[in-house]
Amino acid sequence: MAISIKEFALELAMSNPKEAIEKAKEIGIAVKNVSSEISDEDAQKLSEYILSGKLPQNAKKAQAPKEKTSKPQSKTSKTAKKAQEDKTEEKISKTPKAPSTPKVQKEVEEAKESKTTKVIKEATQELGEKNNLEAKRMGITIVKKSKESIPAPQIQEEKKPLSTPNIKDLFSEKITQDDEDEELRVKPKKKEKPKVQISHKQNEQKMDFDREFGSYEDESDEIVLFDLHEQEIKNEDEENRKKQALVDRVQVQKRNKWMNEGSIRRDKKKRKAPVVQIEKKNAQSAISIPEEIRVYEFADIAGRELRDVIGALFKLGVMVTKNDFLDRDAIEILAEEFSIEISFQNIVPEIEVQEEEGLESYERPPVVTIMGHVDHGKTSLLDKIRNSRVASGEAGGITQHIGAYMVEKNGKLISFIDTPGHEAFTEMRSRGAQVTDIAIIVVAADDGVKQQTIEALNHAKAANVQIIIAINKMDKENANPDKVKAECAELGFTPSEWGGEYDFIPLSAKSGEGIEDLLENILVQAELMELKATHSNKAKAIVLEGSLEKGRGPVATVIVQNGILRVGDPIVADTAYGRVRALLNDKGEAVKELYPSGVAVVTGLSEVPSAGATLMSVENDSVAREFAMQKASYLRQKELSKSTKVSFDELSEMVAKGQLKSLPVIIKADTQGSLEAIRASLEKLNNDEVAINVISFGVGGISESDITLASASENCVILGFNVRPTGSVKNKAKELAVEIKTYSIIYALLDDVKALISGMMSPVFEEENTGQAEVRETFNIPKVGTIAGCFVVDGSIQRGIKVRLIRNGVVVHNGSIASLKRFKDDVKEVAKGYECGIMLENYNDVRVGDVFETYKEVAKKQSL
Ligand SMILES: Nc1nc2c(ncn2[C@@H]2O[C@H](COP(=O)(O)OP(=O)(O)OP(=O)(O)O)[C@@H](O)[C@H]2O)c(=O)[nH]1
Repeated sequence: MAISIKEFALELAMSNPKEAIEKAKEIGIAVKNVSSEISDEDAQKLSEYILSGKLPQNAKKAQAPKEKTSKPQSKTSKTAKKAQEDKTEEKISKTPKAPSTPKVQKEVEEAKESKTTKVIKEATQELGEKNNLEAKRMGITIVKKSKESIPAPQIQEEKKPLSTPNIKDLFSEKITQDDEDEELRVKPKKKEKPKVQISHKQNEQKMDFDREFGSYEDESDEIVLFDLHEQEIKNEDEENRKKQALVDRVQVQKRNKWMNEGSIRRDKKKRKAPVVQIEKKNAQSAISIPEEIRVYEFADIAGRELRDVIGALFKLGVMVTKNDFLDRDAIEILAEEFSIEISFQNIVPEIEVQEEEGLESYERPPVVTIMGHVDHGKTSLLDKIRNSRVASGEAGGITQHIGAYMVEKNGKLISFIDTPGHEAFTEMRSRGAQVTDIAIIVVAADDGVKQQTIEALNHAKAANVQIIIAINKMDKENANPDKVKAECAELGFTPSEWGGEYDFIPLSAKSGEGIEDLLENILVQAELMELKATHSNKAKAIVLEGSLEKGRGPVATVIVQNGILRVGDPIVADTAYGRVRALLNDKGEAVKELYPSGVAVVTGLSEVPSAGATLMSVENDSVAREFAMQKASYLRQKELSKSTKVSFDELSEMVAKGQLKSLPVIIKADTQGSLEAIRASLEKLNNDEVAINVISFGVGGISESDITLASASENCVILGFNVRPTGSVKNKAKELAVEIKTYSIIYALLDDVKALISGMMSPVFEEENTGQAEVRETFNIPKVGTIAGCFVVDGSIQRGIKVRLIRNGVVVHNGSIASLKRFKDDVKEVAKGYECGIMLENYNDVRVGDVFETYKEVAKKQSL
């Protein structure tokens, strides 16, 4: 069989068949052109020569032009040597590293020539098994890129002739013929074997990435790499682009109006809202606040940072938390600190009942309060008015005292609040309950304006009520109304006859003179004031007094401010709620309804409301109960917050007291009465050494919050009177190691507390006599001192013990025993009836007849 050079070159994967011609000529095979055929034998020789670079022994060195062959020779020189070594030591088929080099080299050359940037070649065209294996190992060859890129068709052109023989076919027959020389056996097969079409599967097989790269190490100019780098870069770029696109999209979405309705906008709003608020509120220099306000509420209203408010108070020695309530002092301090003008709102914020609109207003009677200095005749005046007006018209006279009453004058009613003294008046006002329309300031004509007169005038003025000055005790000889007028005028309360705006009514509570004038004046003033109220079904009244009466339960004297209060109405006043069971007027009569400015005693409440509380009639019982519960929890919280508040002053006081020990207690009792009794008794137990600090108290069972509070205060004890902790509370107390003591007898409670604080008091050191010894003899030993020969007459004498030296019943020395001996032996103790030698410490004036009295100091606990 013969094979053409062209076919041979193809088989050998030689891109240029002319090279095969040259090679053939070099070994003496005569070939003219690519179509020239060579025998199998020659083909074998030629391929061996081309692949190994070794001339066959019988080959004649052809006269090849030097120029043409020099290059390939030099290029292959290195690999040729290697191939020789390989051949001698190993089978080429096993180590086809060397033969691969020329091929790759050529490809590189070609790639360079064609200025390709990247050439991917599949080593598919093989002459035999060896080359096939080589191709398998080569896989994809990526030549290091240059700047220019190879045109796509070129790659195809190069690829086209490269066909991959089927490995199976290549090995099927020849391998079995001779195991020793695979190389030789493969070649004949090549000729027989037609080119095998590249199959996808075969391609995959050749993509062998486990190839060895070591053989390329020393061929730096022929670097063959898997140039995946560009792809990676591309991927990274791609990823970055994608990421950027995503970011852009998110940004766009954020700006998107539609998206603003989503969570992004809420989030944004949340963050920005307080800033806007603060900026807006910072401008506020005057605020109106309720008297009961928490720290954070104040900060919010004042537009100040919470930390600034807490910090301002801290600097002034008051430690508060944000939930603590601020007292008036603290509020005033803060007002000054932040230069804010503060006005206090009327507060009864818990009960906000919508008033019916469009209701007609009706004239209502004036409500009068009488104030004045002590002994100027307030009570006498009130009594006189009541007696004269009520007794005169009613059989049976005054039935009862209910704290307020109504009198009739010229067919019109006047309500008097029978709580004389400005204290009650101010107490009401401090609770935001302004019930008074007219204040009568009583000034004794014989005494003139006094301290409480001035206070009363100021309070009345501050309350913006109409003021009438009653000059009382006009029946007295030394009555000097002008002096009263002059003194009042000096204070700015100028009488109307002097050009001022205040009416001065001279009268006598004793004789009754002038009282009619006063009543008439009240009516005139009321008319001028145009006092009106609606007759709404939702009444609003103010509690003037509250008490617990036998057989009637909690009762409250109320004065209606607006609306009509009727029997059966569901009502609520602070934490008290219920239904109006009965309305009793100042004459003791049961009435069915109470109009504005009307006064009556209300029964039916669940508990006694406090003075100044607002009593409201509401839609139904459940609303009433709900309001009461809300108020109760509010008060509980307030009390708790107040109790946890500690001021620096208090702390420094404790420090100043040095040895002072404090017993923090929480008192819980079943009733207000017992609670107050216990508190008062405990306060009396306070002394210089131990302070009982009631940190919290209240009516009702011991709660978990009581336990928490107690655990937060060192050594705190919870004292319960007629209350018992429930299971969970008990468990919590156990858990937090809080001591709960419960009692059903107040004295038992007090005794226990006494015992407790007795233990806390500094012990008292008392002397306890331990023995007596009479001096029978004395011995003066030079340089040692006087030794007294004694006889123990009582107890025993110990060495080192304290001793008094008594001479003729008088203590002449106080010291201690330095030496105690029995017959020259030092002993620790000598008992009664024995003799001993005693030497005192630093004292030698001991005489016969003196008595040693030994004693020791014993610490004893103090008790109250
Ligand atoms: N002569 C005379 N004595 C009067 C008159 N009004 C009151 N008194 C007497 O003055 C004293 C004090 O009268 P009160 O009515 O208790 O005076 P008050 O202002 O209510 O006194 P306090 O309740 O203590 O603040 C009593 O002894 C009265 O008898 C009066 O018009 N003339």
